[in-house]
Amino acid sequence: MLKALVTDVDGTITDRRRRINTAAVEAVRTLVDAGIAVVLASGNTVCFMDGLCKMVGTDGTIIGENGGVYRREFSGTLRIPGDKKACLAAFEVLKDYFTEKGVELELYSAQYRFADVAFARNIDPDEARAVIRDHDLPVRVLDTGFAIHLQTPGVSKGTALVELAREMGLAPSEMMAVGDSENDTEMLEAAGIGVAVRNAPARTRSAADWVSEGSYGDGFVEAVKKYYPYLFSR
Ligand SMILES: O=C(O)COP(=O)(O)O
Ligand SMILES: [Mg+2]
Repeated sequence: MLKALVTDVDGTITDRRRRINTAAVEAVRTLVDAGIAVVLASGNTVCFMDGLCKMVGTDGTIIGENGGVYRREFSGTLRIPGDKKACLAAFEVLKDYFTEKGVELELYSAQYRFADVAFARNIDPDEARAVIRDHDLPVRVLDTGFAIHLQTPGVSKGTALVELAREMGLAPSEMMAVGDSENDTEMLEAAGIGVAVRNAPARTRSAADWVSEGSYGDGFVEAVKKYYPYLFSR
């Protein structure tokens, strides 16, 4: 029995331009009204997620910054397993490397982040990975399709899902997770049911138990209807 749904945000309940899919919002509200816990899990910041939870209508349980932070409900304690210092130090190394090549890295919402570092996708993430490897830095590089992130190894949406499940008194096997990108792979593996929307890259799709026919928000709605059919049988 699936008692909770953990969903990625960008690329999963949005379109490719990051505009929210209104049918996905309706599907989330149907779950919430039926007493299914809905967790929004994203690379985004806590403040972004808080606004989104309010407007979508969830209880504020979030995984943010790719698992670098998580919190149960709006009033819960913010847990921060990520290591912002190490991510920022690695970012400085990358910045120097790419500046040397005439490319400026553009940080995203750095002042609102507790754990990871996010920046614009104007570089090849594999080149960034090679620099990180050469300097033996304790971070990993994640390309979400919307931003590049630096994250602490061993910290992911998957590890946060497991921790949150414990706080919520649930087993990860009672959770379904939906995502679209490489930053979702671990949570699709950790959850009882992992779903990838069609637009996900091959590695993420192969981590999933099921892949939707439709892409983006349409794929999300399909998944919710497939796994909670009794809520949508009219
Ligand atoms: O913050 C990003 O880069 C992408 O966010 P997401 O994890 O909600 O897709
Ligand atoms: Mg995404």
